[in-house]
Amino acid sequence: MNDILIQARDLCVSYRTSRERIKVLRGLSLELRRGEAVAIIGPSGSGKSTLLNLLNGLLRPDSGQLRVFGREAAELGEGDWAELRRTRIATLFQDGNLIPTLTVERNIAFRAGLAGLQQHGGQALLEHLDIAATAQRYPDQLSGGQRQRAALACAFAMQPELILADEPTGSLDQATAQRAIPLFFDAIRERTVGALIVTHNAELARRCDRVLELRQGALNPWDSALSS
Ligand SMILES: Nc1ncnc2c1ncn2[C@@H]1O[C@H](COP(=O)(O)OP(=O)(O)OP(=O)(O)O)[C@@H](O)[C@H]1O
Repeated sequence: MNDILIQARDLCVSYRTSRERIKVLRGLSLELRRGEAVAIIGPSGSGKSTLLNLLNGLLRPDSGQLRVFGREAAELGEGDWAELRRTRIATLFQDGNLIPTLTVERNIAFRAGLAGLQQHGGQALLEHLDIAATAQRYPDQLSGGQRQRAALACAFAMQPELILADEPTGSLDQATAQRAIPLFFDAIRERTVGALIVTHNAELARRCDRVLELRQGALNPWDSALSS
């Protein structure tokens, strides 16, 4: 089993508009191993979502080298990326990614089913996240925080190897975040999942193995002393 989930070297990514070329990532390097959680912080517009989309196969780099699960990303086609997102990579976006026409319970079963799992422990996950009462509701019948927890349950139910999360506790109050955060780390330690977590939540960042700051298109170890 390959222990290195992500290996990125000198990645450059830019967006083109009709007027300009916006260089967002400028020589970004990163390594993420199984069982490791890395927090990414950085100012608004620094490229955090761009980085997640790149690692998720939704964007292609202009240059640089990216290996995911030991495979050269340049050699992966759309179908390969779709397969990875179905079975090995869970992405948690701020607004959740629930299917609006399915209840919470069915969202979980669907997500696990895509990954080829019949047993997903969805009910236990909902109980752990304190939203068991929402199992039969549709996403638009949930509060923002409940939706975010349901999305977390879906992500864990697929038993991913890599979690890419964008502010996974952003809609949660402090008490609920306190319950959800250990779930992340249980999953990471027990199932040797690697996680890259964009967050401003100090508690979440503190529990990660490393905190990296995205600034001027590159990642550097975060020096809390410099920021205070
Ligand atoms: N599709 C696009 N076309 C052109 N520019 C884009 C596009 N998407 C993002 N950008 C620009 O790229 C830069 C990085 O955006 P990105 O969303 O990755 O930042 P971010 O760090 O996630 O920001 P935030 O913390 O505000 O969510 C920004 O300057 C943004 O305006």
